[in-house]
Amino acid sequence: MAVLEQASCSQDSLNRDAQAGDLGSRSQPIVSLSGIYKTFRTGTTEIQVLKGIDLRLDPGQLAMLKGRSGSGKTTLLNVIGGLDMPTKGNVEVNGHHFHQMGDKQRTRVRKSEIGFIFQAFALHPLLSAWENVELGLRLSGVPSPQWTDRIHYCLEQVGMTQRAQHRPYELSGGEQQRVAIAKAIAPGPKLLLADEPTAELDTRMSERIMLLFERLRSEERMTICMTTHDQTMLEVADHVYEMVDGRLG
Ligand SMILES: Nc1ncnc2c1ncn2[C@@H]1O[C@H](COP(=O)(O)OP(=O)(O)OP(=O)(O)O)[C@@H](O)[C@H]1O
Repeated sequence: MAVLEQASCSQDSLNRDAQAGDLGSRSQPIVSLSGIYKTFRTGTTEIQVLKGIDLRLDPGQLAMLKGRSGSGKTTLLNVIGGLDMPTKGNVEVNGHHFHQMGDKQRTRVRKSEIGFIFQAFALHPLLSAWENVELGLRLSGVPSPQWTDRIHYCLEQVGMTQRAQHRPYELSGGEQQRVAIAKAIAPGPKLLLADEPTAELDTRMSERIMLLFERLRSEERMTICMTTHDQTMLEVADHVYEMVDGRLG
């Protein structure tokens, strides 16, 4: 009960109603990909990783990507998040046409509307767990009066309240991953992209994180797209996509 009350308070504090105006109507997809191709060139070698991907993700959807190692799952997440541009095709995220935007504009959208749980977005080594989550809020433009409640809530959700003052080097790999999850979800992004978010966690903690993702999509209508190799994780998805030979099955 207390957690639920805290959840709705934190949610209110993000002033979702005010944000809703920017986010378009409910029927608008959060992610819309059409005809996505991605080719990497290294010297004279060319590797075609994505071969005509179409994908639509709606508000509050929990989608999982599976597929063998090297099949292109991370490449697809990078394209959805505007970190990498497709060789061909259209990418639309929350009404923003990434293929028509410059780097700076895409970065602005990433900071305010997309949460990343990626290795490359690791924690700042000199900041405590608390400060790292705070940094995520600051970069996303969440007003500072809302920070304390939201940091408390997110660290509690990942079971890291007791370690809030610890820096990354004082934490285990799994604990760092949990702080990274708290940091990514704290600003209440419209879209959360996660590359193997439970890879470092034991079964009990993985289940807790999946329950959290469930709550984020039902209570905050966050759209979540994640990769995983874990069969038990796949069971909580409402859509599982398999990457096979550069296409989604
Ligand atoms: N920047 C790059 N330059 C050249 N090749 C790349 C680049 N990024 C990815 N690749 C290649 O694209 C293919 C797909 O890689 P990707 O990381 O998307 O696979 P994945 O499905 O996420 O794999 P894993 O499950 O092992 O993480 C691989 O063959 C990889 O070597």
